Amino acid sequence: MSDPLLTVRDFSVVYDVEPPVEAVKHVTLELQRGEILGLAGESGCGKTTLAYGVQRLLRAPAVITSGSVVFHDASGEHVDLNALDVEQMRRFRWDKISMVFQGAMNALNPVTTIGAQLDDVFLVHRPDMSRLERRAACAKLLDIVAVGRERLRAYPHELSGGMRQRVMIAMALALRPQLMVMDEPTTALDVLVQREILRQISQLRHEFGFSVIFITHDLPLLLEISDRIAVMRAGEIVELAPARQLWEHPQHEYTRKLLASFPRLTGERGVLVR
Ligand SMILES: Nc1ncnc2c1ncn2[C@@H]1O[C@H](COP(=O)(O)OP(=O)(O)OP(=O)(O)O)[C@@H](O)[C@H]1O
Repeated sequence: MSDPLLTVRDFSVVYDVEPPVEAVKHVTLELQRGEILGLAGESGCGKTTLAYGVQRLLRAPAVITSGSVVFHDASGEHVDLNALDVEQMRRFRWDKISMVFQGAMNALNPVTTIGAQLDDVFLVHRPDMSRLERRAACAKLLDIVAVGRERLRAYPHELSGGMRQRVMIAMALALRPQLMVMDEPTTALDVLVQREILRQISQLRHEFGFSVIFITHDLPLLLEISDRIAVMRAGEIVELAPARQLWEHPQHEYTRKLLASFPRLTGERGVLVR
């Protein structure tokens, strides 16, 4: 049954430079609640512009030239994101949508414990929580992402890259968003750690019911984690299909080309994490 979280219609973004770059062209898609949607396509095809654009995270020279983005809130309200002012959008983003950036683990403050950094998220966005409630919530978050509450007092340099990235995921989870946008979240990590983290993201979305937009160049990885995959080329979505269908019966010639460019895919397929 269809239960959309985000409806994107005829969405276009132009970088107003000379000559102008039509980075996203008339994209229409519906993201389902609890779904992991992979955005695939070669560098420069517009994945990041699309994912940032729907959250209105783009700055000049980017201009949204057409389209609408409607967020179907769990409360039953339908929010037209284009109609929100800057402050409303900022609050909305923190509460409902969170982001994990590539290399986010390096964004942790090196001189503050990870517990204190998690605590800050609640301090700023949930001012009504008591100190004890915040501490309990931070400990629970570290347990959820399998870093473990005993690391609350650890400094970032005392953790491995994979653990630091898990801490970033914990931060992104903190306010229980309905949508998580992940931009190459595991690219800097080795393959085994990557797999572990992906498996966990997949489990967590079942547990918490959030949707994920997952951006990466790594199509084999997307095939493992995504429910559906949107293949982008030159600003357009050329194919959008369930992961397995896309792999077994790619419809668009570009999808076939993209699949063929990953030798890993011609061998035995990795273990499905879904
Ligand atoms: N600030 C900018 N000014 C002008 N053009 C830009 C700007 N940012 C991005 N572009 C152009 O917009 C197009 C889409 O870029 P975008 O970063 O969205 O692609 P991408 O698929 O996410 O690429 P990558 O995987 O390399 O991050 C590209 O042609 C890029 O050169």
